[in-house]
Amino acid sequence: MTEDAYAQLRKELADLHQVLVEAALVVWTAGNVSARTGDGHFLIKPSGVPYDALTPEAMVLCDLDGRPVGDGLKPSSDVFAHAYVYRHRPDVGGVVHTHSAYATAWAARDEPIPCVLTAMADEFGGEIPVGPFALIGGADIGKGVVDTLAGHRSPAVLMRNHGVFTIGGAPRSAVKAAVMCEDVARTVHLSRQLGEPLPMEQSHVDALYDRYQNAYGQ
Ligand SMILES: O=C(CO)[C@@H](O)[C@@H](O)COP(=O)(O)O
Repeated sequence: MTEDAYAQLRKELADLHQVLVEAALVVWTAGNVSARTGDGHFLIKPSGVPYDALTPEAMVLCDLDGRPVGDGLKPSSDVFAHAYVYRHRPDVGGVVHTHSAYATAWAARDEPIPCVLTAMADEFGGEIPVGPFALIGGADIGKGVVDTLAGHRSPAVLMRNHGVFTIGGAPRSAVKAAVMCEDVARTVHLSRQLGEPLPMEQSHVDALYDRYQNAYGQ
């Protein structure tokens, strides 16, 4: 990648962290976004740095084993999880992790979010599944993300007792999935306060997913 392309990606990554803040998906320093560079590396947020100090230059360049390249800040604690996803999902260009409140509440209960809304069918194509618990700091979280999402159309997974991981072809798509995940986690939770939400027919879920993925928008 050219220096200009790197500079642009660093800026995009810094800006996407601000989107997480604006959407109230993260607090303090918890949560991170990474972006595949296209030349066998990825950029990721540095560990424990407050969001208002996340400049483009602060983003840490790592190889696909999660090892930082060159000098700089220490990468996110989730660097090996992100690296695992990039190694095993060549289609993924961006990964996001948050502890967004409603979705993480479902994760704490080890309960998938059932597909009971058109917005869920559109973006997730079915339920949002739960992945296994894994300690922070290793690749096990990444393996849990990859293994769980293999059986789903969803770009989001609720990691048990932890929080949300989302993937996308580009970092912005992964951020979008994180925003949508929290939105539907909240709505389905609210619906359950009123009674049991009604399931949707599989053929309707399929039709909605197809329309949104292939025909929606400009
Ligand atoms: O999930 C957790 C901790 O529970 C971490 O991902 C989170 O605090 C973010 O840490 P980093 O600042 O990215 O190292």
